[in-house]
This record gives sequence, structure tokens and C-alpha cells, in this order.
Amino acid sequence: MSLQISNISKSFKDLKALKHISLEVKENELYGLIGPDGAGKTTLFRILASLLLPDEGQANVAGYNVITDYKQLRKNIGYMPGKFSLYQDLTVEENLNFFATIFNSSIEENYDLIKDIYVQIEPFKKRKAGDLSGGMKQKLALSCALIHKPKVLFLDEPTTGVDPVSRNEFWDMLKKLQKKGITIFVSTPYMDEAALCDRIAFINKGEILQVDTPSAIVKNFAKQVLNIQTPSIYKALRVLGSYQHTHSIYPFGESLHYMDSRKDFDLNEVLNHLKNEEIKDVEGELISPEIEDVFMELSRN
Ligand SMILES: Nc1ncnc2c1ncn2[C@@H]1O[C@H](COP(=O)(O)OP(=O)(O)OP(=O)(O)O)[C@@H](O)[C@H]1O
Repeated sequence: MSLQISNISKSFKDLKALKHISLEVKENELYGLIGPDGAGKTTLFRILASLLLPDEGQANVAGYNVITDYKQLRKNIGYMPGKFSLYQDLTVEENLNFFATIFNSSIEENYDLIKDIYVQIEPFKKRKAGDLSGGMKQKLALSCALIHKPKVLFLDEPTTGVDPVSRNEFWDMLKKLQKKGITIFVSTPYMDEAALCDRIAFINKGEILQVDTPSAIVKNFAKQVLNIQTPSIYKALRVLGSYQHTHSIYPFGESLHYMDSRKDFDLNEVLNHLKNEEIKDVEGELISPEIEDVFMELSRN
């Protein structure tokens, strides 16, 4: 195992940020921690990177205990925090050199590992980090987290606020790093990114809700999802919010996703109910659930 987390809890005064978290990440796995803002993702990353002490529990990363072996641990992990962590007044090259130096390494020594990523920002190596675009900052931060050839890479919301094209490129880079033998533990609030991981853990309000492969998570989901389209989306949301058979209803992109409280239901009955409430141009079809539907259902409790 690359990561073993057992019964970790952490509170900030009265707020329980993490409640009895236990997880295992296999060697060379690309593992996603998926949850909304405030779920506890950053708190868990900081504990795993030995920057914050848990109130209770144990964690081992690459065989090192996060409390007792923190010096060794820090040499063997790369950590890319959610907030941009580089020196804004240093150039791209100076930032990379700085991180290499604190690990007694050099850009040349591990160039192979960062090459694919660094070549994309190398033309701007004399530019100050503070003047880079979001996508470029992210590539520089990733290069800096990799410069000492870590066994385990922690990436806390690496794609938040980054445009969709750069997000895709970033995930391609992660897949390549995984092929080079690195274990990757990555958090994201974007449900579409969950599907790109080998396994995911859903986290909400400091608790792990489910752990599995993305495909098993949707396959094992028991409820049927009705995708409803109408120009009167808010009115439809209100009407179904008080419909007697509604189990759940929420906006999903430009449609609504509806789940019925009965085991079996006729979708026309639901659509007719909307039409009877004077909602015109309603269309609906049963669809395969998406990862976000499962998360919405698990988060209800
Ligand atoms: N140092 C701190 N002092 C007090 N409360 C904190 C501290 N750090 C985190 N929290 C609280 O703990 C909870 C979990 O925060 P955390 O940053 O771990 O969540 P997150 O899933 O990373 O979300 P985000 O994307 O918003 O950072 C939040 O309610 C947050 O306000």
C-alpha cells in the first residue's frame, strides 16, 4: 500500500473537519478524493503531507508515518497545494531551481520526469511566476512538486479555476506520470474528473461516503434517473419539489434530474403532472446515472 489512513479525525474548535477517515491507496494508483468546498479535502492533504497534526488516528505514506517519520516522508512526497504556492516574484526557472535546491537536487537530475510538462512553460522561463496564466502556473507548480522525484504525489484541487482545455491537458499529464510509477492522490470538486481516476472516495462534511472504481459506483446505483428538459426549468423544479412521489430533484446542467420515491414508476405520469401544472414543452427520458447523481444521493443524509 502506498497510503494507509486509519481513523483520522481533526477538529477546528467546534467544527469537525474530518471524522474517522480510513482509506487505502495502492501503489501506482491514481486515486481521487471527490467532494464539494469545505468537505475536508485540504485538511486531509495537510495531514498526509505532515503539515498538520491529526487529533486521532494514524497515517502512513510510502511506508512513513506522518507524525513520527515526517522528515523522511517529506523527501518522498510531492505536494501541490490548492492555493498557488510558488514565489510570485521569482521567475519560472528560479522557482524550479529553488525547489530543486531544497531537495539537494537540480533541474537536470530529474529532467526526464518533468520534461513533458516543463517544455510547455520553458519558453517563458524568464517570466515571473506571478505573471503566468492559470494553466501555466499549474504546470509550474506541478513541475516544482515533481522536481525531487517523489514516490507519492498529492494534488489538492489542481484544476480549480483552470479552463476546460487546460484541465484535459492536466489529466493527460497525470496519466503519463502514473505510467512512470508515481502514486497520485488528487482532489477535485469536479465530478467529471472523477471518472478519470482508478478509484475514488466521496467525501462530504468530513466523512467518507463511498469508495470504489468510478464504473462500479454508477453500476451499483439502485435508483432510476429521469432527465427532464423544459424551458420552464425553475417552475418545473418548484412543482416537482412538492410532488408527492418525488425522492429528489435538482438542476443538472441545463436539465433537471428526478428520482422517484417508488421502486418502479411510469415516467409519463411524472411528465403529465408537469403538463397539468401548465408547464409546456416538457420532455423526459430515463438515463444511466452519472457520478454526480450518486454523490447527490449519498449527500442527502
Ligand atoms: N485552520 C482552520 N481553522 C478553522 N477552520 C478551518 C481551518 N481549516 C479548515 N477549516 C474548516 O474545516 C472545514 C474543511 O475545510 P477544508 O479546507 O479541509 O475543505 P476542502 O474540502 O478542502 O474545501 P475547500 O475547497 O473550500 O478548501 C471547512 O469548514 C473549513 O472552514
